[in-house]
Amino acid sequence: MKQPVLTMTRRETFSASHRLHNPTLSDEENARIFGKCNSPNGHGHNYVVEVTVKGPVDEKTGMVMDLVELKKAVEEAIMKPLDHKNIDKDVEYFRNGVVSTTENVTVFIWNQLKNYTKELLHEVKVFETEKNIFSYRGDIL
Ligand SMILES: Nc1nc2c(c(=O)[nH]1)N=C([C@H](O)[C@H](O)COP(=O)(O)OP(=O)(O)OP(=O)(O)O)CN2
Ligand SMILES: [Zn+2]
Repeated sequence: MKQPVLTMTRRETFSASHRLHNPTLSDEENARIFGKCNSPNGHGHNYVVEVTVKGPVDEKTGMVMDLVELKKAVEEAIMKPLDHKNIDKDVEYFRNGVVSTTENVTVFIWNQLKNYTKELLHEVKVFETEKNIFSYRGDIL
């Protein structure tokens, strides 16, 4: 039987520091490309993340996904690795030369969450600041 399909979103906030720097480029090139965001000692953000899952409402539970499960997934996939961390130094994915732009942070979060939410994961939206917003739905070109 056909079921209504809904989205469900959980919002969380984490604080982290970072520096935009590509180790394969010279210091001059880094300074030219990233400007003030290449400042040697880095800077921080209070990131806001919105995680959206999408799926049919299960007839038995009345849920798209149990919010308690989504909360656990957000804790494991986002908060533990990123909250109060230096993204470039504390997170292996970024230690290996991935530049810690919010684009790449958003993809990192998507990849992490995929392990918990599987095909229900619909969108990850990251607010780096109130003005700078990034979203990802798993598209690859
Ligand atoms: N495409 C991207 N560009 C930039 C990113 C990024 O993640 N992706 N990040 C930065 C810096 O890290 C920084 O976070 C942005 O700083 P800033 O321009 O100061 O941010 P605001 O929009 O809040 O500043 P306002 O001056 O209030 O507009 C740079 N570029
Ligand atoms: Zn920044």
